[in-house]
Amino acid sequence: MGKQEERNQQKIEKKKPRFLCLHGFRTNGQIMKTQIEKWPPSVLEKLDLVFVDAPFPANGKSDVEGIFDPPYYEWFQFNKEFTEYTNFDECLAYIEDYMVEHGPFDGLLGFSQGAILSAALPGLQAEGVTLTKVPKINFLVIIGGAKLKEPSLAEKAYSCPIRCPSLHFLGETDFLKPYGTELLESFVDPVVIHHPKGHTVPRLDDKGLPTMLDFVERIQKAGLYSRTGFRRWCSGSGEVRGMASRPVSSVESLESSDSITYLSQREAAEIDETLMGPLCFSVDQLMELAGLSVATAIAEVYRSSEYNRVLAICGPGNNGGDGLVAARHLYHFGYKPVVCYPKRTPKPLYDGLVIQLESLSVPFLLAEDLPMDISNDFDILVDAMFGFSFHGTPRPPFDDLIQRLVSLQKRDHMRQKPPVVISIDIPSGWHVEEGDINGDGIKPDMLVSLTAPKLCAKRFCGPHHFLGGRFVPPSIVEKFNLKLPPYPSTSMCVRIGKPPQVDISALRENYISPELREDQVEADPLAQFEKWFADAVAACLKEPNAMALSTADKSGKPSSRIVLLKGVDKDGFVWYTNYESQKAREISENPRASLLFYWGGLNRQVRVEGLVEKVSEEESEQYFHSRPRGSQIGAIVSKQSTVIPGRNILHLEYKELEAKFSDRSLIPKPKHWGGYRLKPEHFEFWQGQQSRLHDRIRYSPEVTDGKRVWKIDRLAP
Ligand SMILES: NC(=O)C1=CN([C@@H]2O[C@H](COP(=O)(O)OP(=O)(O)OC[C@H]3O[C@@H](n4cnc5c(N)ncnc54)[C@H](O)[C@@H]3O)[C@@H](O)[C@H]2O)[C@H](O)CC1
Ligand SMILES: [K+]
Repeated sequence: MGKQEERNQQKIEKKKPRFLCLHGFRTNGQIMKTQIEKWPPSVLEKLDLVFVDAPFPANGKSDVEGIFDPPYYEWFQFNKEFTEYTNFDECLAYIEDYMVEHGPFDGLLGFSQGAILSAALPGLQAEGVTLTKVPKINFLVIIGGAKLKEPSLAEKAYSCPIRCPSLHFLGETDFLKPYGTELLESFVDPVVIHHPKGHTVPRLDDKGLPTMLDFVERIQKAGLYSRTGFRRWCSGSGEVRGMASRPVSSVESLESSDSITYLSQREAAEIDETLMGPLCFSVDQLMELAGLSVATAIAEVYRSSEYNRVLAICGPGNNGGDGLVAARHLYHFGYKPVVCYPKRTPKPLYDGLVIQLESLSVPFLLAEDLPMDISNDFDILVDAMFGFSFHGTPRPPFDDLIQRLVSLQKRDHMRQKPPVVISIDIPSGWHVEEGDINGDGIKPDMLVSLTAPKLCAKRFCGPHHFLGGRFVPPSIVEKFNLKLPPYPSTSMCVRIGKPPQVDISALRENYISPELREDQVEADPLAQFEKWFADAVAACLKEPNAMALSTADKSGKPSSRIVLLKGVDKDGFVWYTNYESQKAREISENPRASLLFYWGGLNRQVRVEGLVEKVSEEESEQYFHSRPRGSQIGAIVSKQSTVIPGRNILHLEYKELEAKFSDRSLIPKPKHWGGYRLKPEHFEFWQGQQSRLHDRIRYSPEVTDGKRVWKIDRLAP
């Protein structure tokens, strides 16, 4: 073994994996510490243990009263069956904040309720439910644990096998033993220490101690390759680089490395040179597209109605230029940008970008004029300080600006929503290839990689990773052997990370719509419908004529489906279908039906209710022959709503008929195909407004002075 290797080996021997220790229900961190400290020094000296109190004061009697002194705390509350929890989200947020503030941690060590949490957290973290701002949990010690039973949490926590090394204590007389045993099934290769005691933190006996020491040795070795291992157990940039150049597969990324190419700093610069050299792109062009991609990615995730105040912090190079361009587009998208651009580059390109922003009255702030606490003044912070040409450590004033972003994210945000941080191409201050080497850099919520992600993006743990810069021609893809995802439709950006978990109950829109007053709407609901329909067409909404048709059979059993409106006039709303379908059968039994148009892009819906009748055979005939021949054949082939053995049968019949009518002869309309017309009796126009105070305008028929007129009412939302 050479001298250097020997030194490394010594370092390996000295390193201590750092565990966050979560105590049991209605106890506290100090109590757990007292119990764990009964373990022999041969174990304790190899571990760095941090004990934290749970967030909620005990909401009832503690089992350790009279044995250990109060105060007592609990992590969350639960029902008798342990299937419903209170304060669970708050508990997760509390743990995450603690780990951000006091971390990084390599593993979790939990007892009882703390063990239940510890065992669930790796799965919840992998699913993006929590701990998105901290490194991956690498090791677990579970004492008297069990599974969470709340179904949606359990699904996320245990649906994938938990691969991190784990040590489980099972007590012979512990009431939780059957549940702790069941928990083992969720782990790949769990190590188990059986002890004769009950629900307690046991001492380590002759059998348990060697198992424990083996486990500690195993995780010490594994720690050398772990994400936190880079930070805690190595010092000096040379060594860190050495470590990082080990196969990247040892550092797990949230994204699959096979599906996308990550660029080294040199490759990124080479691509840039090829674009601007042989391919004759100007930097202005690329910057405009890059900045536009960033603005569209931001708008896709953070709506201007909720996240309006933007601060773009721009650096001296092209990354800063991307920030200036993004700020301009965000302005046009309805955001209120402010720019901090402390080291201006005296080149016409940058001067122009500044003038364009000034012409929009976008304020420029000096770094020293930024408020000390930027969290109150902004909803979005765009980090456009450094891109792929960054090296070394940030120099003033960027060191301080980066630090502000870091400390902002470390603060206690239990009470106030913090601004989100969006990094362009590289989280500023991160090593372009190795990422956040010391673990104390910024942790953006969103990263917009440009052209292709750089190697450091593998370490990005935030919830939103996008790719922008839709300008890479096939020749560059080929030359650099790039694997890039396709961009959807005409979009300037594409999400590349795992989509974040969505809490359905928290999905809500704060609508902003024009005024809709009962004294201003059309007297005739059909005219009002035509006006709104024209708005939907003008807004380029997809299929504005799509409507949900609800029918009911004679017993009143309802059913709904989307059909396409094919005509509307004073006689009613027309659509075509198969007269042998379920809806046709229901209409024949019960002619009452309801139509619903939903134009989400305009925050509008229209309900139309009335009686349905068939249109004339002649009208159906005429419409049938106006349709593309493929649709005409399709209508013959489909015996709508009947069970068929497979899709293939449709193709076979279609091919047969296509051949039969290949001479362009008239395709006869099948007897069972035709139109329906709904004659409206009631209309309701709905428009979303702020704070759920939506508009609802109803039209119902009434007879006044012997004349049939429409009565207009406003309904409560
Ligand atoms: N092809 C593309 O993908 C495109 C990317 N774009 C963006 O351009 C940047 C790369 O731009 P570049 O000007 O080469 O570099 P930077 O923005 O990273 O800034 C370099 C700048 O910063 C100074 N600097 C370097 N290190 C430090 C330090 N430690 N402290 C202080 N200052 C430092 C250096 O002197 C330069 O002045 C890429 O990431 C994309 O964002 C294009 O806009 C479009 C094409
Ligand atoms: K950046």
